Amino acid sequence: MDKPRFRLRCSITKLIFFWIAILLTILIFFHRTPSSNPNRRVLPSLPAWENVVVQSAKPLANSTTGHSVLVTGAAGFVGTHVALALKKRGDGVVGIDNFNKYYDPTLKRRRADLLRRNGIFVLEADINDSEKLAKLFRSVKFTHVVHLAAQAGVRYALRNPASYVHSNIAGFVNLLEACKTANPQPSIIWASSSSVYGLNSKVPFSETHRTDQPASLYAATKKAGEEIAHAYNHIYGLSITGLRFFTVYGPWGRPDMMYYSFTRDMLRGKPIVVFEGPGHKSVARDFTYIDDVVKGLLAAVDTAEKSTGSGGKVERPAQLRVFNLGNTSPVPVNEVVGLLERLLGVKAKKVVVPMPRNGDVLFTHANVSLARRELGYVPTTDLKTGLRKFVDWYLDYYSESNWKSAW
Ligand SMILES: O=C(O)[C@H]1O[C@H](OP(=O)(O)OP(=O)(O)OC[C@H]2O[C@@H](n3ccc(=O)[nH]c3=O)[C@H](O)[C@@H]2O)[C@H](O)[C@@H](O)[C@@H]1O
Repeated sequence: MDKPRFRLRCSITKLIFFWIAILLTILIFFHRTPSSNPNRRVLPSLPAWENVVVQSAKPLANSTTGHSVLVTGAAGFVGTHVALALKKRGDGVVGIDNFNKYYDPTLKRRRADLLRRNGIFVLEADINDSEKLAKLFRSVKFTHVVHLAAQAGVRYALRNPASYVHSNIAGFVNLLEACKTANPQPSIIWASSSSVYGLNSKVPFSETHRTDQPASLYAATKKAGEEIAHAYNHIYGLSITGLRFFTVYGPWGRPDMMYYSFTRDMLRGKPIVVFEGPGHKSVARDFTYIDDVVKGLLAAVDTAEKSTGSGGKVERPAQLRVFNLGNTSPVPVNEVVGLLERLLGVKAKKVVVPMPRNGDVLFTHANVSLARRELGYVPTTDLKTGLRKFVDWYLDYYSESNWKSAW
């Protein structure tokens, strides 16, 4: 072979190697760069995010339980109170909330601020986001999940039925999927509702009564949740406790609920619409003060047994419970209006109309003997005391400087 031809072949080979090397470097670079990783795009500073979550989930030195709890719907009314109570006693707490616009998001942001000031991190995410849930469960071995994220409200289901299916059914299943694969599996305590009793007319409502006649889509999704809980408990050994809340009220409450919207409208001199049953019978609710509900919920956390399916093998049947958390004394809506008139010092402009067929039921009344026996649950706040606390909070929250954020 002559020299020039040999040299030419050498340089072509070198050139090919050179370009392959450059191509490989480019490929490796793009493969490892953060923007090409979809997970990183969701959470740009993953290590920082993980650190905050891990810190927030750590039980404090004074913790008597050593629990590490994930609270879904943490910026919600009940979620905020529960997260604070858990943190106060030393449990590690991480919150998750999607901050949706069902009612004034400013109120949710302010609740989250309160949590942040108390060392509780709230991740802004939807419980339908499997990727974020998986990351959360990879970062922390939660001992408990308190699941309160839901589409609440009975009458709103007429306007936005899909939101109930999205949060209360799809979201719940998604969360249970994450819990079932977590290792160790957490114990789950979640919010069902007094509305599952639907058209049941036996009083007071007991956990043994029928719950197959829901009067609203909301109630139907909560009842579906109880059945879904049964299946996940049965198949995957998840320890699950459902709590049927009875019209919970109090400071930092929900603006869509009657006691809250009546307070707002009465103070603004606007009329309020009071529903009444057939024969001019007043509609009644077993209004339950938030602090009582929180005590019952914490007792449910503390008595929850461990799940039994960690690692994919169910060793023995896991605990499955349902409790009423009510106040045991129904109060007619008319009486609530009277109490508010006295507390606010204004006369209500009542417009009384027959209760529309909107998903409401005529009355609720809880029998709490099971919760008393198993959880030591004893409600102690009467409606007058509880409403006074709510009104004090309301007037303070919407004081002069805060009026801009009232809706
Ligand atoms: O117990 C429960 O599980 C449910 O309690 C409440 O539902 P509800 O009892 O209907 O509470 P409100 O919406 O505050 O209504 C309370 C009472 O006021 C009445 N009301 C409501 C609105 C109105 O404009 N006028 C009126 O008379 C309703 O008919 C009802 O009897 C919550 O909104 C639900 O999310 C929860 O699940």
